[in-house]
Amino acid sequence: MQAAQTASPDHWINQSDVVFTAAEVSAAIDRMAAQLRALVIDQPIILLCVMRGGLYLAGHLMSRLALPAKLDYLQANRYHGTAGQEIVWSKQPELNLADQIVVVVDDILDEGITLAAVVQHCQEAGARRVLTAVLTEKDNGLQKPLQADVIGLTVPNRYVFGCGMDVYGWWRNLPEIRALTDSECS
Ligand SMILES: O=P(O)(O)OC[C@H]1O[C@H](OP(=O)(O)OP(=O)(O)O)[C@H](O)[C@@H]1O
Ligand SMILES: Nc1nc2[nH]cnc2c(=O)[nH]1
Repeated sequence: MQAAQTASPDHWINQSDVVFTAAEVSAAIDRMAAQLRALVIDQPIILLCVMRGGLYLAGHLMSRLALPAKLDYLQANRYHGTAGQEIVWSKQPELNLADQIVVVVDDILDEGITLAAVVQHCQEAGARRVLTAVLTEKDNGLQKPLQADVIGLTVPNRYVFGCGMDVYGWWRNLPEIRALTDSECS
């Protein structure tokens, strides 16, 4: 295998296959918007995007929500050092979340560590209600610290990219979801 960091963007396309087409992703986002509207019923929300992966879903969801909404974002990443579950915050939300309905938007629920930390942050900031919406959940058989309220698509237990999710920084902009072949994941 080519060194991952220096591989060309096309390498990742050649070493992957489509798990959901652009049309399937778009239909899933339509369903997510309808589910969120039913959960919130015309109340104002703060849409809280978990950067960077949540950007694609947040952008596509926003136009479909037809709710009074403010937008904010945060960045909280898994620290893959010794601790394993530590989250490093590089950007906290700016809006006051106290007494608000917050809808946290992210691209993928894998082990659930990131989303659980973000939800806890919103609760500690005094949010009245915290809802979570993820474009994908990974079918990895793990016991997760939380379930998302709204899930777009279930992806296989492989490394996936596209629709906000990257592979070595590339292809967050892809309108379909692809998964790396097993030989590229080792
Ligand atoms: O469920 P978990 O196992 O916690 O993993 C899911 C998180 O991992 C990815 O973020 P990453 O830290 O790679 O940053 P990114 O959004 O910039 O891609 C993804 O966007 C989720 O936030
Ligand atoms: N891009 C990407 N990010 C992840 N974060 C946790 N799991 C994944 C994955 O499969 N793909």
